[in-house]
Amino acid sequence: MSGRWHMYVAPFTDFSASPIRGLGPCRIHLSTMDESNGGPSKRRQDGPRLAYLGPEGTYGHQAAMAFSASMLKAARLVPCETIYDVWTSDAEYIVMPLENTIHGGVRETLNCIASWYGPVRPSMTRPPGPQVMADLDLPVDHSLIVKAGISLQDIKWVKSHEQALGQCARFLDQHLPNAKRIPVSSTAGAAASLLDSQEQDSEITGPGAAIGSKSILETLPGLEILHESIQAVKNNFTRFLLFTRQSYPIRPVSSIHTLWVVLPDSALPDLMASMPSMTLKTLLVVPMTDVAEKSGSKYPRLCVVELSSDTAVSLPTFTGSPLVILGQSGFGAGIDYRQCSQ
Ligand SMILES: O=C(O)C(=O)C[C@]1(C(=O)O)C=C[C@@H](O)C=C1
Repeated sequence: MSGRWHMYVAPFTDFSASPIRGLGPCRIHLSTMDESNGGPSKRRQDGPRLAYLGPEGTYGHQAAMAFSASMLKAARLVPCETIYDVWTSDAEYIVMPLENTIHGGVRETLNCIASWYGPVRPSMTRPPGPQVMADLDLPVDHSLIVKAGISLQDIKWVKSHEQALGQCARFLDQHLPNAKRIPVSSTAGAAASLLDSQEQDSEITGPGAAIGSKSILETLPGLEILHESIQAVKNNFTRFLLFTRQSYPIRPVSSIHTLWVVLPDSALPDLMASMPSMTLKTLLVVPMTDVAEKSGSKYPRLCVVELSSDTAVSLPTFTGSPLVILGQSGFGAGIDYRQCSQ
């Protein structure tokens, strides 16, 4: 498959180790699967590792290829079985789905961020966690996939990632109201299981279907598409974040234009008041289950927030605040993550 995806590059400011200076933030367009730029296959050997939700054919795989194609040294892609495995993998880069046009925040990703950065871990003892470096809006177009020969009337169950089942709920309500919806760890894993004759799940009887990208068929012959574009709206995107756990020194920058933070919802008004010229671009809310009893609040929440501004803004000092900086990008000298792949 090919496609041009819009990607926002958030270079970190690092004055000591920077191989490039003065790049500043930029918007780039990627022709992600384009072999003419060296392509993933030619450049795969010795790059840094980039973990994603596998197997091949997931949307996470598409996002990983897009990020990798934009790096000077293409990454070695490491498929993981679940989103939790991606988060805890020791790869230098990890790709996590954050939110979707139709179904909203990706629960597993938000839980990973909340459990790492939430107040349960005292900030003094917290080892450096993954830091946001870039994000990507990936077009997500789902198909109903079956084993060759199966028709709509035959389908007794539908498997996919929880997000894909949610994004296609309208279609399922209308065309397969009696089919059991089975959430599994990935779309491509769901499709692969259609061919697995060893499938021993007692809940599953009779023929079923999977929901995922039609590009899955490239690696899984024996499957076919029954319906295309079955998500509730045609223009459907999932936003992926590229994190690094390589500890590039992240220095406070004097002027930022984008700031990713994690903080309890009670601290949000103060943050907004301290940065009046920044716009709230992303706000995702996660219940803080682990602190529910201690906090005294019926609804303790953690927010994942992206603030941005078209002009340079000074970063206020947040001494003693419960805020954790998840990523930041600034103007002026900085390193572009594409150059960071040593
Ligand atoms: O299962 C996949 O293909 C994934 O990459 C995961 C995921 C998600 O977690 O949201 C990614 C994009 C789509 O929204 C559906 C599923």
